[in-house]
Amino acid sequence: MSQGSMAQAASPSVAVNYNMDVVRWAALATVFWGVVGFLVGDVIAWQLAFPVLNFDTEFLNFGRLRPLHTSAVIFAFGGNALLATSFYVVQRTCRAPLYGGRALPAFVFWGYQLFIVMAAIGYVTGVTQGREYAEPEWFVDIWITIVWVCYLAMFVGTLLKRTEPHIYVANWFYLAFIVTIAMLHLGNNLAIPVSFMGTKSYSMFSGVQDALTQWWYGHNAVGFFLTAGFLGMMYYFIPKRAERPVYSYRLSIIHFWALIFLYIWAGPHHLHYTALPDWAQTLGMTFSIMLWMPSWGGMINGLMTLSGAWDKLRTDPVLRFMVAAVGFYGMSTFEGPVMSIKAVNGLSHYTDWTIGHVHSGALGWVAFVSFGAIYFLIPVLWHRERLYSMRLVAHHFWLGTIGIVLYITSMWVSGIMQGLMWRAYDDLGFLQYSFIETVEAMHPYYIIRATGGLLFLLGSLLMVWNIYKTIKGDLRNEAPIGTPAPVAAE
Ligand code: HEM
Ligand code: HEM
Ligand SMILES: [Cu+2]
Repeated sequence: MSQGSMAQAASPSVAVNYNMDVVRWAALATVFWGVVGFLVGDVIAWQLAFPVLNFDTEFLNFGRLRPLHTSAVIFAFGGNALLATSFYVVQRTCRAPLYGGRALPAFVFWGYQLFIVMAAIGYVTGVTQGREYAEPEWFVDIWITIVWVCYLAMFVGTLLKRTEPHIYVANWFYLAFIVTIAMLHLGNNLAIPVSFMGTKSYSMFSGVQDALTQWWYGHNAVGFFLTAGFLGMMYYFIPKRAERPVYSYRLSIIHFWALIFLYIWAGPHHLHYTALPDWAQTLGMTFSIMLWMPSWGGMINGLMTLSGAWDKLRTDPVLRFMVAAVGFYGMSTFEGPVMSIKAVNGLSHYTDWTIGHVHSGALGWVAFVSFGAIYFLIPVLWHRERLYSMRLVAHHFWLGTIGIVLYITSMWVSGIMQGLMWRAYDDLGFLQYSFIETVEAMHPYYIIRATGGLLFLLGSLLMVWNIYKTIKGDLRNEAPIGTPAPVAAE
């Protein structure tokens, strides 16, 4: 057994042969797909500002690159971050190697990458079923179902083999993520292929049932893919990095049950003022508002874990990433309930305000907490004393933060302006603005957003360099962060 492939347990009494290979692959895949996804995101951001960048070819136009972006960041970047951290956390907290020997975890990892590549090729060549966040056609859906069942078996198998009596709360969140995504995927993708050898299929639902199924899926993809799994990350990596126990374990359990129970009912807030029955819209709104509470319970639990360790934020930019992520989580889970109120949604829906909300969650929460976890994991996985450079992490943090701020503030302004212009009437009851005037008004904000995206992308390139050097074994010669400059003795 090579030293590189198996890490030893921290405890000297029990040596567990952890399977860290697959964690390493998934950590690298996270970084790789992250850069791809951010790059495509910034390309489509510039396309919205300068349509000439569509280059008049169907392969590179906004319509095809947009799902490429959303899938690359959610499923490829976010998905691999979830694979890497869940593979790691479940082993360490159960004190057991991954179930399924070497083969099953490797199949889950490579099978998942194949799914990503199949989906991406489909988008660029126009093979899509056109359901947002579930664009791949039926044959890709079947493949990912097989991979996902193996993932579930591997995760539950590891839990069952545990030598630790308790199942740590992070695993609850990961398990909820795996199980619920399976359920959503199966429900949302019920479709009938047009022919056996062809790629095209049609949904088994139609009309408003189809819309409701799609947003039951779409909303809970946010709740269970972009939230629950990443909360698992929060509950493991923040206490680890801060070297403090979770603020309240009891709160984490209330947080868990309240969150999963409430999330599943809130989907209709995506269908306000549609043909969906009014009572269902009101139900979605009510559950969304209630959802504010468990969300903030989780945020408070994450933040308060730093009690007595707040000073670490001054010297540890990795912890800064994690804590800022929890802050953005709190912000987007306040904004979401507000936007779910019908009167507010009447203004915000279809506008850039939604896009700003999405990215405060996506960039601020999902990406930042993943960056924190990856920076934590890389030196551990490659047995390095520390990262190549903490100063580069700090630069990444600030580039990312400024990028997010430019992104979301420009979208608030653009979105609210857009909404107000659409509903402005003149004295005679005519619309005051033509549609093209609203598009022209958004132009400057699109440039600001794309610039913010560029900063975010540049920050992630610093991460690539830092990780490359860390794995290579280099240590940058630099003064530690936060230490006061030496003062000459009087
Ligand atoms: C450099 C970073 C990024 C940039 C510049 C960027 C840019 C964009 C743009 C321009 C759109 C299309 C907006 C529109 O149709 O009006 C978009 C959509 C979207 N992006 Fe990003 N993005 C970035 C990172 C991310 C990340 C990390 C995630 C998720 C983890 C994400 C998730 C999404 C989602 C879910 C949508 C669809 C939103 C909706 O339909 O309401 N993005 N992004
Ligand atoms: C309490 C928590 C949350 C609530 C109640 C909530 C509510 C909402 C509402 C009302 C919309 C607008 C629907 C529309 O007008 O079309 C929306 C859109 C969206 N939210 Fe949230 N949100 C929450 C948290 C989050 C978080 C943390 C993320 C990301 C990690 C997120 C990602 C999204 C996405 C991707 C969309 C756009 C969907 C689309 O139209 O394509 N949300 N959310
Ligand atoms: Cu939603």
